[in-house]
Amino acid sequence: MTDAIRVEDLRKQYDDVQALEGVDLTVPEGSFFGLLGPNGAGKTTFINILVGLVRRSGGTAEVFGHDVEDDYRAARDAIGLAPQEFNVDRFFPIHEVLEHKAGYHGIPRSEARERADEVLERVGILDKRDTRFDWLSGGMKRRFVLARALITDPDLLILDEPTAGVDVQLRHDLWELITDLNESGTTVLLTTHYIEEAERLCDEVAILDSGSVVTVASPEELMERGPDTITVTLREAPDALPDLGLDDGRVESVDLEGDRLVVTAREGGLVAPNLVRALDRTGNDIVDFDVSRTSLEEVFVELTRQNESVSDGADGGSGDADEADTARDRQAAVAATNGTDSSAGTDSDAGTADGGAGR
Ligand SMILES: Nc1ncnc2c1ncn2[C@@H]1O[C@H](COP(=O)(O)OP(=O)(O)OP(=O)(O)O)[C@@H](O)[C@H]1O
Repeated sequence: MTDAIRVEDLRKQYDDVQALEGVDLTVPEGSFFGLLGPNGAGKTTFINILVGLVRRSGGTAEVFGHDVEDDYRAARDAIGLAPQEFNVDRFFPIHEVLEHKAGYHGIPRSEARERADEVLERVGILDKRDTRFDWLSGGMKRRFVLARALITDPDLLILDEPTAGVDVQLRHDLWELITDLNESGTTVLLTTHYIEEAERLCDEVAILDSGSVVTVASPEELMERGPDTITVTLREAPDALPDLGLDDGRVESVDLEGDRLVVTAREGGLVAPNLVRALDRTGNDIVDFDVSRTSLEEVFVELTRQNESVSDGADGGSGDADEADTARDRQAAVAATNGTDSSAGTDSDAGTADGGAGR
């Protein structure tokens, strides 16, 4: 089976900012893959290299076996991108925006019209087909960019923070829709700052920090790496910490706070029975007992904490120049996602929609 994404030693340097520092990553076909990382970690740069908006400085990047620069057209045709920022032609009815996009990918006009209605129905805004993008509500705009990503029936759907700023109901609707797509075979690459979203949806996540992959694992495996917290409430507060004899290598700390005993341990569920026996042996009656698992969020914070200062430095490094370059890349993104030529007046790193990655 061909991998949906295969990236080796991928590097990207923007002037003095090293946005990607040799990333190796494989996303298997059919998976629901999360790309997590703090602000400035390099997630959008990674995505923009895949879709041809940013030119890599080194390494290789392939989508379904097609090099994203040398075989740009085939790679891009396999991808549906729902970008973080709205970059839509505001003045046309939304069905026309979709038909235009389909036409750009070589879909004949009559089929494009049918597909436009199909995807609008799928995301639940078919009744808005003749409305301008500007006149949609915020939630409808999110639905629309997903419809636009789906118009080419992509094998790889890339969602850059698809649920940023949407209400709970819409978030659940989008989750359902994306899960259905994945179950019917579409590979999904999702970036999100909602860790709960990754935990719920993804079968594997990569944590990116300061341009490097810190780890790749399932959310379950990641949570198993963090310690659990066992909190026991005792009938009477002991004068001192009882000698529990918990010399188990999994126990990390034992603290007594009045009548509450707090134990942190890896695999807390396995340590718990020993703890109960030890408390019984030392004559301490238990009135309440709770084992709580480390959340994925805590593991994420722990894994990315070490690099905090580095990533702050990279982010703030070149100040206004970065802002200007990012604005130019975003302008290129507007053009490329709309299917228009973006080569004029854009960052030299930004690729053109139909000409492949910029040279
Ligand atoms: N066009 C550009 N010119 C110069 N520097 C850039 C450009 N685009 C991104 N950067 C820098 O590259 C680094 C990675 O940025 P990127 O946008 O890829 O991160 P991110 O993980 O997507 O962040 P966020 O979660 O905030 O969207 C940052 O330090 C950023 O300032």
